[in-house]
Amino acid sequence: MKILTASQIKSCDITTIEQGISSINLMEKASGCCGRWIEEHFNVTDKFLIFCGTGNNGGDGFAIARMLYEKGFDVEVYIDQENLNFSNDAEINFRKIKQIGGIGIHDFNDFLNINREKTVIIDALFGYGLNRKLSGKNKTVVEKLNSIKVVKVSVDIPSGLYADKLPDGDSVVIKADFTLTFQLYKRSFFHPETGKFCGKITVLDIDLDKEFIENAETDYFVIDEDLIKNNYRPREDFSHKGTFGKSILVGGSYGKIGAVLMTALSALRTGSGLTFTMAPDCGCQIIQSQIPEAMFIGCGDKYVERIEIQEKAVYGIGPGLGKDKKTQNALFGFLKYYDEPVVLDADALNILAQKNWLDLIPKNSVITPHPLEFERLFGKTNDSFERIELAKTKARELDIFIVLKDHHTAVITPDQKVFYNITGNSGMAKGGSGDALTGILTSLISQKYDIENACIFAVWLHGKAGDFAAEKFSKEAMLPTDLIHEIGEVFKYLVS
Ligand SMILES: NC(=O)C1=CN([C@@H]2O[C@H](COP(=O)(O)OP(=O)(O)OC[C@H]3O[C@@H](n4cnc5c(N)ncnc54)[C@H](OP(=O)(O)O)[C@@H]3O)[C@@H](O)[C@H]2O)[C@@H](O)CC1
Ligand SMILES: Nc1ncnc2c1ncn2[C@@H]1O[C@H](COP(=O)(O)OP(=O)(O)O)[C@@H](O)[C@H]1O
Ligand SMILES: [K+]
Repeated sequence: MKILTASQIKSCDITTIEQGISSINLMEKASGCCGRWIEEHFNVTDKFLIFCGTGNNGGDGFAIARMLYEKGFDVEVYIDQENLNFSNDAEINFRKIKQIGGIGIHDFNDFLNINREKTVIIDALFGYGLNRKLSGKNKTVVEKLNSIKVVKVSVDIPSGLYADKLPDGDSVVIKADFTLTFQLYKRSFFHPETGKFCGKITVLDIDLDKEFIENAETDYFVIDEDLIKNNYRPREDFSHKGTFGKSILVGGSYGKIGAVLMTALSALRTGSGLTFTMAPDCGCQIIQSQIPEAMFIGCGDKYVERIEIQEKAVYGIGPGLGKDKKTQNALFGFLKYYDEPVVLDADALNILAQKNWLDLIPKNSVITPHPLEFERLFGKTNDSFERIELAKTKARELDIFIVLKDHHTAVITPDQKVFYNITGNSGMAKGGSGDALTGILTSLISQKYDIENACIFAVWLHGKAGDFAAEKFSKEAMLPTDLIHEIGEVFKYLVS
């Protein structure tokens, strides 16, 4: 799914209206989608306090108030009574609720702390039209709402947040539990500094002009299930192990053999035809007894001391590798003579950063840094938006794919596209999860997924398996190995 800027979304709204639906009916449709979602998720005994701004986001709020009231919900509306300068459609919907009479209309200042349980706040103060930070009564009311512990549902965007950039310095933003956003995800939902305000996000299809969206230019995309289902290639019947490639997972060192073991297991669980671990001899017994399907190539005593080049294989290098001098030389020796795409992770990246060997990375390779590894490779950035920009520049300069790991991992391509992943959870914030991703990536590339699709599919699959593991064991208790064992359930889900 594409991600558009606030101004593109505005143009999309305008184009949709030009295609035949009136703006007030579009608002009715958008609000109706919110109203139905609220009905499905809350009880008729809950009390709804709806905070409305003067723009169309406020208009949505008034319409939602009317719809909920008509369904028998207890609804109160809060506005800034000193600023009744409504947009046309907000004005129409404001008049409608005044006519109804049964809905209390109050000033922000009249809003006192709520002691009553089962109160739900609907935040319809500002949407994508926000153009400066909140101040005055808007700021005060948001601060007050944030200080009380009741469920908050934001309409379109948590008020105070821009759709596509960081808020200014000390901005106040509503901290939502749920965000009901229209038609498309907004970019700010995926960055740590801004995404934390959104809670659980639901995208509501309000039938905005599909042709406009198809033709809109953007570098930013969400990895959704449609993209994955297009991308996934079911296993062919007339095939043999050679059909599904050869993956060589290089890593492990004394005390970190488990890392490369998990990488190899992930490669096997994602369908690699032939899987090898290339690890120090001290790991041989452990690996061979834990995963008999993986072949073992010894390449040192306690550390990787050489990386042998084999033909027709895809290499995933880094998990548990360590940074021993001999390992550094082994990596240098390998990269100097190898020019096929490789997957580089963990200490392979740390060595490249420390030695300034970035130019050795073969074209079309994939690197999988977490934010700290990224910083070691490419330097400091002020925020995560800047980090993505730097990643775009580096992916182009080095002609590589960067899988920038985070809560919403981003795949950045050499032609500057950015794909945000929406699977995965904090149960994966445990040593070993990244090793699994390296194995998945290597396996998919060895099965001849093109590199962009391999990256997209790998991060989605990895996160989805993490979600399944969290469902089964809880975020706290799930282990990276549980994630790996859930990969099969993800493939079953894909074909169901
Ligand atoms: N037909 C459609 O288009 C549809 C739109 N839809 C809905 O409309 C929303 C977008 O509506 P919108 O463009 O009216 O902007 P919105 O976010 O409500 O308000 C911003 C207004 O407030 C002002 N303002 C800005 N910043 C401010 C600040 N810090 N403090 C104080 N004031 C501030 C600014 O005016 P200004 O003061 O700059 O003149 C601006 O006009 C969208 O998110 C969705 O919910 C849906 O119904 C589907 C159909
Ligand atoms: N809070 C989180 N939400 C979603 N995914 C997460 C979270 N924390 C970690 N992950 C995922 O887990 C993996 C961790 O990788 P990494 O930091 O390299 O771990 P390790 O070094 O143990 O292999 C990444 O794919 C990352 O996206
Ligand atoms: K809002």
